[in-house]
Amino acid sequence: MPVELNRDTILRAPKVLLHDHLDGGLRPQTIIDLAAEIGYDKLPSTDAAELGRWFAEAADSGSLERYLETFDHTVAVMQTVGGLRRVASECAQDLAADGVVYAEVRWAPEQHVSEGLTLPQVVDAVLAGFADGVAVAAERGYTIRVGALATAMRHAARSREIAELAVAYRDHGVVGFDIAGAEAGFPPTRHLDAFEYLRRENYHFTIHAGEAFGLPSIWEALQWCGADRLGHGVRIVDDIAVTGSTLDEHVDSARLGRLSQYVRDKRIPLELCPSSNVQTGAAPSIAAHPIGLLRRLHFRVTVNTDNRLMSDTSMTKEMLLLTEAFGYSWSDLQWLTVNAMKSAFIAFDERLAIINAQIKPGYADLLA
Ligand SMILES: O=c1[nH]cnc2c1ncn2[C@H]1C[C@H](O)[C@@H](CO)O1
Ligand SMILES: [Zn+2]
Repeated sequence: MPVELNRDTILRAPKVLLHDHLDGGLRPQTIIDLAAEIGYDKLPSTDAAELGRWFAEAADSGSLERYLETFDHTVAVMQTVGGLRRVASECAQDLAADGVVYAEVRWAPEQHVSEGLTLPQVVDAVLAGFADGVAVAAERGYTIRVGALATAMRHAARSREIAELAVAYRDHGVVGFDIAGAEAGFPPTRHLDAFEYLRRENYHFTIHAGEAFGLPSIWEALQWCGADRLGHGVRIVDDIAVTGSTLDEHVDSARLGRLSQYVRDKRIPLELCPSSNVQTGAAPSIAAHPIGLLRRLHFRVTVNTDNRLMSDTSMTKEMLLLTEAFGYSWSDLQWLTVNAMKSAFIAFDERLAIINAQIKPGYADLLA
């Protein structure tokens, strides 16, 4: 008999997270502590529970632009070596306690230099924090590996510099590159120079595309820029024609356009973030989230948190929501987890080792 699926048992299952923002996952109390240390007085509350609620409510706006405004506060308190290090350490600890065995955590180094840090100081502080958090988690009995993704902001003009920074740290824990920020009006091809450089370096990158803007953004990310994965990519459903009203009817009637066919054929990983998509209006609800259809059509779907603070979520919660909405079983959750691990930016043999040593045995216990 398989173990019953509930919050406690999902918490124990090994999980893989490819899309999580460091500046979107701070503990509310840490924001308050760091703000006091540096004299930042613009927080909407200095009570941790109230501040946590404020972030979730403010982010629940139906617009990506307004969702992103909440990051002003988290970025403001992440401007010192100590602050960055603490946030990164707690991130690794929190993910480990959530049952995550492998995580790629991203942040934009260029947003953390306003109080005088240099880009290498920012990266060193974050990597030291991850190492510290992994060690603390190990003392508590959790095994987690954390890789960093360096993000460049799409509205800014530092992507080539950040791409070079990421490559310079490739043997020190930065496993890939990303671009993020408001999507409409800032197409990925603005940063073609960075992506061409990364391809020449045999480096890995993902691009936030197909979240607030649709198919043209996904097409550019893949066919002009050469992204390995899509950050969100949820709007790929705009290229799938369906009839009927139930999920079964949609699956049976689905007709893929050329771009969605390409994404499926090439096994392009989709870093789907259900709760975040509902908050920004990219999906109407969890039950109506395109992940239901995309999973049934065998796209390479992965499940992610995006911003644990703003979305008041965790990997356990995202998986629980999906089991409730779509009746997912342990084998569905294992499939999603293995998909994510296969899509990671670390070396193939290292991905396989985590699948064989941690993911498969973990799910075997739950399925037994
Ligand atoms: O879902 C998102 N879409 C686009 N940009 C995002 C999303 N979540 C966070 N960001 C931005 C805000 C952060 O400051 C930045 C780097 O992590 O990335
Ligand atoms: Zn994101």
